[in-house]
Amino acid sequence: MPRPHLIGVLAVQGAYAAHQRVLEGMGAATRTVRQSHELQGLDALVLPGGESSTLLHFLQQDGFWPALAHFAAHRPCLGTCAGLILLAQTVQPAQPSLGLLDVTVQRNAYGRQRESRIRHAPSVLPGAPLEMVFIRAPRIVHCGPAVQVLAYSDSDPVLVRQGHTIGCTFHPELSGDTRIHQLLLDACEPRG
Ligand SMILES: NC(=O)CC[C@H](N)C(=O)O
Repeated sequence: MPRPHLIGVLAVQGAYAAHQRVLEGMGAATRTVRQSHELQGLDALVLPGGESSTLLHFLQQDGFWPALAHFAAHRPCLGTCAGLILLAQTVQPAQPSLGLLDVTVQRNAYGRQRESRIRHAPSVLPGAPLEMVFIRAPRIVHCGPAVQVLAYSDSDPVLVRQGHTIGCTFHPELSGDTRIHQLLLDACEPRG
């Protein structure tokens, strides 16, 4: 029996417990990550939603940021909402980011009326349209050529991948749909 994948969930702030529940329900093992040494031995990492400026404030202390940049360059990562903002190449308004997804994201781009809502949209993933929970979501306003768009909502990209780095502007941990987390598990090296 291969060992289950061990997936870290950045547990500084925001929606991390729901990610753990989804991943454990899929047979993966999880570990909350609050310090850089907790990245060691993980197969992949989830950067959850929350408030990216608050996350950044924490991550820029105690050498965490370079450790995270090193991890994310070598292992699969899934960034959801604020986590996507952390993975992006460019953020509007400007703030530091890891630059692993060649996208430009605009924070809180949908304004008050469309701030938080559930939408359904087709994707390239097999099965029914994705149920997508948007909470003060960023908008992907530009994608570089290396970025694969896996789903659009209206005409905006909402699920993207570049190599082993996956990002979405919505909260997949809050719908019953495990296909986004499955993309992360599929990107992991097989365990012996
Ligand atoms: N649900 C979320 O993660 C919201 C993201 C948040 N509005 C930000 O800009 O960081």
